[in-house]
Amino acid sequence: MSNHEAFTQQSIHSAYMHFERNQWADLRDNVKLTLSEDDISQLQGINESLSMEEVVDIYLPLSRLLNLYVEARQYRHTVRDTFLNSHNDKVPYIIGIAGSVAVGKSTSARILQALLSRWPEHPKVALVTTDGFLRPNKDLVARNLMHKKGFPESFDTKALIEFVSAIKSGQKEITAPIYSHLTYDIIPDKSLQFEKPDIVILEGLNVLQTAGLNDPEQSHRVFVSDFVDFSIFVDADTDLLKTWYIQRFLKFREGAFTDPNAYFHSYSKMSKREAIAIASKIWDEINGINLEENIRPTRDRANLILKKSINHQISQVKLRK
Ligand SMILES: Nc1ncnc2c1ncn2[C@@H]1O[C@H](COP(=O)(O)OP(=O)(O)O)[C@@H](O)[C@H]1O
Ligand SMILES: CC(C)(COP(=O)(O)O)[C@@H](O)C(=O)NCCC(=O)O
Repeated sequence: MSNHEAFTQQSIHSAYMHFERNQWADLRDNVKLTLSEDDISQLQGINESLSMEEVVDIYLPLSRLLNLYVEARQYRHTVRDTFLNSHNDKVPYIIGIAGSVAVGKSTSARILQALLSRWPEHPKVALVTTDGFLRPNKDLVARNLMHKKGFPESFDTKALIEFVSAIKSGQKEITAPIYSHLTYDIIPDKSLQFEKPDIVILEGLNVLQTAGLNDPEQSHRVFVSDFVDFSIFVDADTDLLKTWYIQRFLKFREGAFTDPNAYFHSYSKMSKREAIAIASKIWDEINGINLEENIRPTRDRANLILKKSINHQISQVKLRK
């Protein structure tokens, strides 16, 4: 069945076009879409478990689609400038990536950063994670929110909105705070800086959220997503997400064995079985609840949904019509 036939057979009532993995992979029909040895080693450096088949089948077509969207946006600006008879600097195109804790947002974001920066039309691709806008642990403690890290109220959403708004207003030098999974806190006295990127990839749990409206401090009339040009939600079934969370927890724990400053150092002193029990409890009491209450409800606002199955393989792609 051709891709065109596949679309026309789909429900006209759905807001999305659905692609099975092989249908999506077929959309990579462009000569530019090959990987050099350098690309492969760069991508393998992102994540040793990442398969190149995944990059070729899923992320290359996705980078082609995003390139077309960015070009279309750049063209629209040229049209506006022609009308105004003026020249205005390009503002960065913002791609948002949302999804559960441990679904692979930051891995997907880094793959897209590597692939999108190969296109001559937009070589400067910056990557920002919204974790940097979590309140520092001392503020979370003061607000009794340490058990709510990742929930809407644990972020300084006002600062995040000001940040994306500054990017879109064409501000030249941009800075953002940085979160460390190693210290489990915002890194003091350090910030991410970038200058006039062509694309900003903004990755985080809360990219599509309009929540937090019950909290007067968080009641905004504008949302982060108002500044996002194209949004992607990475999804997977909850049992897989829990497994990936526990696996990542064990990886952080292994990395912390020799580093007494690592937040996970105390977990390295207990048995693997105890560590699994703790990770499972953190998932059930924090991240799993956050997923159901605040993250998955934002899925259907995304322009594109990537559904993962076992081993992080993307099995289905949905693109908003
Ligand atoms: N495409 C992938 N292939 C293999 N492993 C992956 C892939 N994406 C993520 N992972 C693994 O899943 C875990 C969570 O990924 P991560 O990118 O840290 O998620 P998030 O940023 O959504 O919390 C990590 O252990 C990471 O190595
Ligand atoms: C920092 C986070 C909120 C965001 O996670 P990410 O999606 O970036 O992996 C999360 O990793 C987290 O620390 N959640 C709180 C509970 C816990 O896992 O310790």
